[in-house]
Amino acid sequence: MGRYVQLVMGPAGSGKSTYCATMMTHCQNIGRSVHLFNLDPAAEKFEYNPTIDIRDLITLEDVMEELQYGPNGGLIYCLEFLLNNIDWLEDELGEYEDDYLIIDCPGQIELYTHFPIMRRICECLQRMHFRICGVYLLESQFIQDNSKFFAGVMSAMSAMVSLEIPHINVLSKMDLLGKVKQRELERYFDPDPLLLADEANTSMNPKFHDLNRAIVQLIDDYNMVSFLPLNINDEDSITAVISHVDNALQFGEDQEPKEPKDEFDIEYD
Ligand SMILES: Nc1nc2c(ncn2[C@@H]2O[C@H](COP(=O)(O)OP(=O)(O)OP(=O)(O)O)[C@@H](O)[C@H]2O)c(=O)[nH]1
Repeated sequence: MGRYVQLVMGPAGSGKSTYCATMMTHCQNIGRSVHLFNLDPAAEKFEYNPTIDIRDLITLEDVMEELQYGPNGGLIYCLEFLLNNIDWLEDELGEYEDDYLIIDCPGQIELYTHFPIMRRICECLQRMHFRICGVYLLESQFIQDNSKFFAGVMSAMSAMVSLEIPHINVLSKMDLLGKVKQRELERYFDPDPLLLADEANTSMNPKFHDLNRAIVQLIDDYNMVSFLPLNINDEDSITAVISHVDNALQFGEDQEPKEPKDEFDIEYD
């Protein structure tokens, strides 16, 4: 066995905590030793009590009150504080051998996109021999029109590129769509890039047509369009997501996890 982490990311309100609770229930039902790790210093309440909780180290409320920070600066401060006190995390994680952690992350996209904070947290976990899979949630409403879809995919892609860990995209809140709407959305699960660009262009000013084609090309080149639909009321869709995550984590395979790459050890063509 080994040490496994699902890092659950996504914009605010995308359903991360609900996803984590769904995964906890599912994993417990199939007999896995699973723990919730709350990485959001502003979190309020959970369906499952987190076993590891950043709020035991620092809370956003205290930082805002004592240092007069706003919510965004305060959040960055809290996560940097965690990185500067990583021995606290090492102590907390030391006990979890042969376990499966589900990390509920904050929803501020800048943590994954233009600050290296989440990347550094991943590097710390990798040094502690955890295998990590990023699970990026996007609400089903995001793919009701092409421009929203592009924005969502680009945010997922940005997290993928900045973290460099195995990455899975999940389309959450599928239960909110009626059956007809769900069928309509199926074309987004593995879409034809040319069709996607053409559709986007029919409703947009010609000034943006080349840009749309370039975005679709980029999405296609990085094979980032695939989303796994998740309906929390449908056991099959939950099983499908967990089996993708297991594959990405090589769950249960008896082999040493790869050492993390050195920060500057990236080869460019
Ligand atoms: N119908 C439905 N509602 C959902 C689902 N997932 C989440 N919600 C609702 O969406 C809202 C936000 O869900 P959360 O799970 O708190 O989302 P989050 O991404 O953790 O939110 P932040 O921590 O604020 O970033 C809540 O009102 C949930 O009840 C889902 O699969 N179906």
